[in-house]
Amino acid sequence: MKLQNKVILVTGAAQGIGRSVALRLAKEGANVGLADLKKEQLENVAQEIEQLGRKAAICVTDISDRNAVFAAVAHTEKTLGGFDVMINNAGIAAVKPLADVTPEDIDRIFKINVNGVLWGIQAASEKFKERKQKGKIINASSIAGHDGMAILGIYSATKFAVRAITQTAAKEYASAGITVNSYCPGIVGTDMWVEIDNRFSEITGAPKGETYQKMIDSIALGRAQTPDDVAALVSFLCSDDSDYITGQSIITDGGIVYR
Ligand SMILES: NC(=O)C1=CN([C@@H]2O[C@H](COP(=O)(O)OP(=O)(O)OC[C@H]3O[C@@H](n4cnc5c(N)ncnc54)[C@H](O)[C@@H]3O)[C@@H](O)[C@H]2O)C=CC1
Ligand SMILES: CC(=O)C(C)=O
Repeated sequence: MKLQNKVILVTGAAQGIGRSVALRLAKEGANVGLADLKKEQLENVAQEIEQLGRKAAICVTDISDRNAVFAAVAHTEKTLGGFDVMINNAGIAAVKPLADVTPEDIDRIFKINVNGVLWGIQAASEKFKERKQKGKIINASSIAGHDGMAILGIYSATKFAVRAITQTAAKEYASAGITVNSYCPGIVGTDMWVEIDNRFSEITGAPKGETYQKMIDSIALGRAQTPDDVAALVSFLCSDDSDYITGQSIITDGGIVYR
């Protein structure tokens, strides 16, 4: 198993992409720290991991709180006996035309999608250095971090920011043996897209489901992306096979954005 006994912390692990990533990593042999706001759902994911014969550490964490993210890293290391990979997956959407965006909207989403990722990078890199070992940091960006998306403007801005921080962190931490990369999914059928589709309906008057379906129809491979599709890329980025890759924001979208 390619991740045998690695200790990996995943944020936003209670559902959606984060849950699929956590389960995939456990199937590959990793013990997994699970951070999220949703305690009960984290407990369910932890149970699924234990049924796979691996260990889990639950961290009820708000990633916008820097101290809480450092505490999640410390709890994962203490409970699981090591620390090898940090996955800064948690994020939220914001669906509004630019003309309507308020200072409060910007504060809310940047605190989670950008600050939360930076706190994860700081906490993990400090831990790797303290343990005198190499490490990997993997961040959630998006195709919206490569192409600005209409009515998702400030969300797109946060995902461009994740790419910028990924490149900078890769340069700053390479000499410590730490690689930093991002994954950039396309249209994944999670609760996030249910929310986006509902908000598009309210804003544009489109029937419910239409915005999502139009996005799916634009995918070259002809189907919606599943959380497991994303987990496959993240699993590769966690493995030794990705050791020579750093500073990259890799698109997995079935053919929407081409770079
Ligand atoms: N669903 C999609 O189509 C795409 C998603 N992404 C990104 O992938 C990541 C995961 O997205 P999904 O699984 O689709 O979303 P989701 O909404 O299904 O799950 C997000 C998880 O993050 C948690 N979370 C939110 N705020 C948090 C906070 N302050 N502290 C701790 N946990 C928090 C939520 O409780 C939830 O469990 C996000 O960063 C998202 O922007 C990127 C491209 C496409
Ligand atoms: C939610 C998201 O990132 C996209 C591209 O749909």
